[in-house]
Amino acid sequence: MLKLENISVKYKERIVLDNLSLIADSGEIIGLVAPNGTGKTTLFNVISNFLKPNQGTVTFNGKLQYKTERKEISIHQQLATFPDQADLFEELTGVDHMKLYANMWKGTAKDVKKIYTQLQMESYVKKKVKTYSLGMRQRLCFAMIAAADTPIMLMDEVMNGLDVANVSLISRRLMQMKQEGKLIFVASHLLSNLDLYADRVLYLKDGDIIHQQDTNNSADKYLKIDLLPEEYEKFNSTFPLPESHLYIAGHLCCIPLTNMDQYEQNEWIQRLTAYEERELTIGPLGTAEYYERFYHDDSEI
Ligand SMILES: Nc1ncnc2c1ncn2[C@@H]1O[C@H](COP(=O)(O)OP(=O)(O)OP(=O)(O)O)[C@@H](O)[C@H]1O
Repeated sequence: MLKLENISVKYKERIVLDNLSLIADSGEIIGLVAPNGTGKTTLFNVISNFLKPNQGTVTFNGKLQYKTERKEISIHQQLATFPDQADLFEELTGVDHMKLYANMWKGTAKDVKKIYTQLQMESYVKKKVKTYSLGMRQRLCFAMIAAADTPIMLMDEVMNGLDVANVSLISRRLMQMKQEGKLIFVASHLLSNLDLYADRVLYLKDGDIIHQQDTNNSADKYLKIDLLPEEYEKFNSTFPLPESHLYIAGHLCCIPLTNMDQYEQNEWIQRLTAYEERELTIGPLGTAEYYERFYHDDSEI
């Protein structure tokens, strides 16, 4: 559905995207993770053609590219970006905003009521935006893109400023939209939440995707425990850890279990039970753990 090939973007001498390629399909939620200023928004701007890359192509549905104005219009009918709170009109109501998006993309506003009811916005959606709190504005932004109902959606910080109940409400709706066959990109700093609804999480660094985490079928299994640096050194000198182990962000020791037999796995578990008070867990690395692994020593964080 969407293919990015060898995308490079340079602002003066600063290379922000460097030969980045990616294929994404409908019915997928793709998380995009990186510290501030890495290039998430730049990547969204390239996908939506708000920014022309210095190199590379963006192709939709196997053939459609931003080559002519007509083709751009045709792509933009299929693609909506998450509105910015600053672009809301204070004197219009939430319903007005939703209708605007619905009419612009979908050509009808018949589902607007269903959407705001599902997002539990009935108590305020007919009031002017100037009376809304930050969380209400954010929910409206989500309701607007839901009303646009495009096959591709680019969402930057969709959960910003939402409380736990609303994060969960919007997560559920995102999963429903995915089941309807949409391709949804979510750039987010809310990492644990991404684990729940994203199918893939892409980690962006030095202009490229340095890792793709498959949250549905992770074959990796680690034995994980928190160890202070001096504890880790001591443990490693007593029981030399496998070369492929990870010691993440100066606290998390992860021993890969995938290629070990049961006997060997039990041995490592036994050795670590010496740290009585510590929680010992077994499983794949989560989004927050990958984040620490890739960006902990980054001066940009
Ligand atoms: N118009 C521009 N001119 C010059 N540099 C820019 C421009 N837009 C972005 N940049 C730079 O490109 C880099 C990537 O910015 P971008 O906004 O894509 O990052 P981001 O990952 O979305 O960050 P955040 O998490 O803060 O939203 C930053 O160093 C930024 O300063």
